[in-house]
Amino acid sequence: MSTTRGLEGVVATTSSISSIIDDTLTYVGYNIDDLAENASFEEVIFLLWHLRLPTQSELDELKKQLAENAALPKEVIEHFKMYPIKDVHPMAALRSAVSLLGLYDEEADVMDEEANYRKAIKLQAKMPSIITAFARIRNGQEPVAPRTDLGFAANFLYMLSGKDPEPVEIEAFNKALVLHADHELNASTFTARVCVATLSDVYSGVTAAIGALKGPLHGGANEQVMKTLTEIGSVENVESAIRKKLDNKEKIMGFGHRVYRQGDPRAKHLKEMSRRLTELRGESKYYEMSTKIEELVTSEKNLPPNVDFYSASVYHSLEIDHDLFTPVFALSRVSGWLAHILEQYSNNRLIRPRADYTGPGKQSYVPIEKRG
Ligand SMILES: CC(=O)SCCNC(=O)CCNC(=O)[C@H](O)C(C)(C)COP(=O)(O)OP(=O)(O)OC[C@H]1O[C@@H](n2cnc3c(N)ncnc32)[C@H](O)[C@@H]1OP(=O)(O)O
Ligand SMILES: O=C([O-])CC(=O)C(=O)O
Repeated sequence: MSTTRGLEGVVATTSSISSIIDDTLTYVGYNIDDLAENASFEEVIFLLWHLRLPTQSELDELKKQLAENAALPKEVIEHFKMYPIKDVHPMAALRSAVSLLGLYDEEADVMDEEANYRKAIKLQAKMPSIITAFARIRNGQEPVAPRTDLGFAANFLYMLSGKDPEPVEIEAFNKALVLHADHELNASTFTARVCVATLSDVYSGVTAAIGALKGPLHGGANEQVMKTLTEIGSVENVESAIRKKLDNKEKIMGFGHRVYRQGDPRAKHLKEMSRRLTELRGESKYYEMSTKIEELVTSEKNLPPNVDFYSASVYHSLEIDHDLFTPVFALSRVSGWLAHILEQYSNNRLIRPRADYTGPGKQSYVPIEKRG
């Protein structure tokens, strides 16, 4: 049997949702650059789930359904107050809350197409409520209810801070959500598909995907980028700190990609957003540090930044707590996970690859008292 480490280059399924061809990312054939400039996140959700853009009335209906389903069962809010460990990571809280939600949905295990679509709406709608309720409760604040007059991006920022977000913040956050929504067969999406291909339920698939996104080689990298920036602390320190990391063969978080070779097409949008937002805040240090790190890592290692690199300074400028960066990624990517889960159910076959055994040859059982 031949193996490929980390399944590199292995084509594991067909999919009509998104594609990466020659370093170009498209959702259902629409170039990501086009969507980033023009689409609302709600339009992208519809696109991923229906494989076409919505009409105005379809978009209005989706927004209405998301608004109607945003409230959390009170038990989910209460459970955020009961964690035994003080500094629970928000990704662990999100993973647990999504799993818990399944216990409060009577049709969690109903497997027909319409019930699964209803679960997709419920999960997408509740993600902002989960993340913001957790974030506020741990700060000793009450959760803020969503407003029906705000779209998805604006509502999240409003529910997090309790303040009306500025138009420039809404525009940037909407764009970040659009850019993170789907990405072919990345590790968390593959995890979701493997899970539901056993005909397990939607809540299990999304819970599993959150677990996979949490790791620093995947979605968890955006929080690590911010850690790198705060540890380095100033533009003057960048060169020596990054050279030291490279000499020590440490990975520089937010660089490199399994699929892209010339660069991640999402990074340029986030870079520009980072420039604008940090300038607007009068705090361009993190943008300047980031561009300097990019220059160094690109010239020394020929590794371009990925989606996680500039999203760190963007989210920092939006005054989002650093450990909420990966939950914010999940807030967007859940739309892609749900699209892939629905696609998997529609043409399902168990996903079960093989392993090339490299352990010892034939052995005979030795009773425990004779083992040395
Ligand atoms: C949303 C996302 O998930 S985007 C990715 C987010 N993750 C990160 O930013 C973490 C940092 N990046 C990485 O760890 C990797 O580039 C990955 C995981 C994204 C892709 O990894 P792979 O395709 O498996 O490449 P792999 O880890 O095998 O690296 C290949 C070579 O490039 C080097 N390399 C890859 N990424 C980096 C990096 N960020 N910094 C320094 N060196 C790197 C490796 O050390 C390795 O070098 P070697 O051949 O001399 O040993
Ligand atoms: O595709 C990947 O391997 C990781 C990635 O960029 C994403 O999930 O957005």
